[in-house]
Amino acid sequence: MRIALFGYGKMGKMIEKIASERGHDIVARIDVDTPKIDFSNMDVAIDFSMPDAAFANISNCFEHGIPVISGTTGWLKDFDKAVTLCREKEGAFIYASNFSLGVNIFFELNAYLAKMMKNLDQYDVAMEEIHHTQKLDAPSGTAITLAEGIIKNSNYDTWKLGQGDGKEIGITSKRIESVPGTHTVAYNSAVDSIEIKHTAHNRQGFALGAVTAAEWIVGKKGVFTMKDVLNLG
Ligand SMILES: NC(=O)C1=CN([C@@H]2O[C@H](COP(=O)(O)OP(=O)(O)OC[C@H]3O[C@@H](n4cnc5c(N)ncnc54)[C@H](O)[C@@H]3O)[C@@H](O)[C@H]2O)C=CC1
Ligand SMILES: O=C(O)C1=N[C@H](C(=O)O)C[C@H](O)C1
Repeated sequence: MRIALFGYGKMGKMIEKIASERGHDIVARIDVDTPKIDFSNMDVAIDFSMPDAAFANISNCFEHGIPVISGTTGWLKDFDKAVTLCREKEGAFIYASNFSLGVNIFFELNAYLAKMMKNLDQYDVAMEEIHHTQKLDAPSGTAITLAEGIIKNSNYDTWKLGQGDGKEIGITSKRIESVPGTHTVAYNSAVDSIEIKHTAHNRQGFALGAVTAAEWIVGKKGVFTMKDVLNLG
């Protein structure tokens, strides 16, 4: 498969390594200073760039009929526009706030736990995410997906960065040198706490998930999620 990387930073380089090991060709490494993009020579694009660059990259790919795997976080105000454009152009698109198998299992566990806790008013939920100090967005995309999973399955109706109150889920964001990504969901009562936690040890799981999604999407049309790719739930 001929893969174009949009964003050649920490994730772009890790995806290049994993994709090459799986026999794919990296035909373009597009970064902020790339003058002109040749769309004629790629089967799929994988975007791990920056919040203010992602939507333009994704739209550009749809305009040229290229399927897109989108991992960049912090650009979701434009997500609905991307979906509309994908459908208009009969393209193919997967966005995931987190491509790792472990986090996608964790998303399912989070939804299941939220359902069980729904009517137990003695517990309050709180979330924490920890990432490296270069991260531009807060809370993390993964934390937002976890909060949405709780909202869908509980009486909480919104999330907030910082301390939550009433029906708000509070999300604490911490930035610590070199941490790839740690997410904790805790239900706290006066007598005990229940916590679920996912810890990424490195970026390989994110990259493998993105390459697996790229392999899966080629030849398909539509807007999909990692649940479709991984057959979870
Ligand atoms: N969905 C997932 O599983 C994961 C998502 N991420 C997200 O992926 C994004 C990238 O993460 P990292 O690689 O760690 O960041 P990074 O800062 O190491 O790399 C981003 C790269 O994008 C480049 N860039 C800036 N403007 C661009 C443009 N217009 N077109 C193409 N490239 C451009 C930068 O020059 C840089 O090389 C972040 O939003 C991060 O939150 C990171 C890990 C996993
Ligand atoms: O910026 C990162 O590094 C990561 N970003 C994603 C997020 O915002 O959830 C996924 C992962 O946690 C690493």
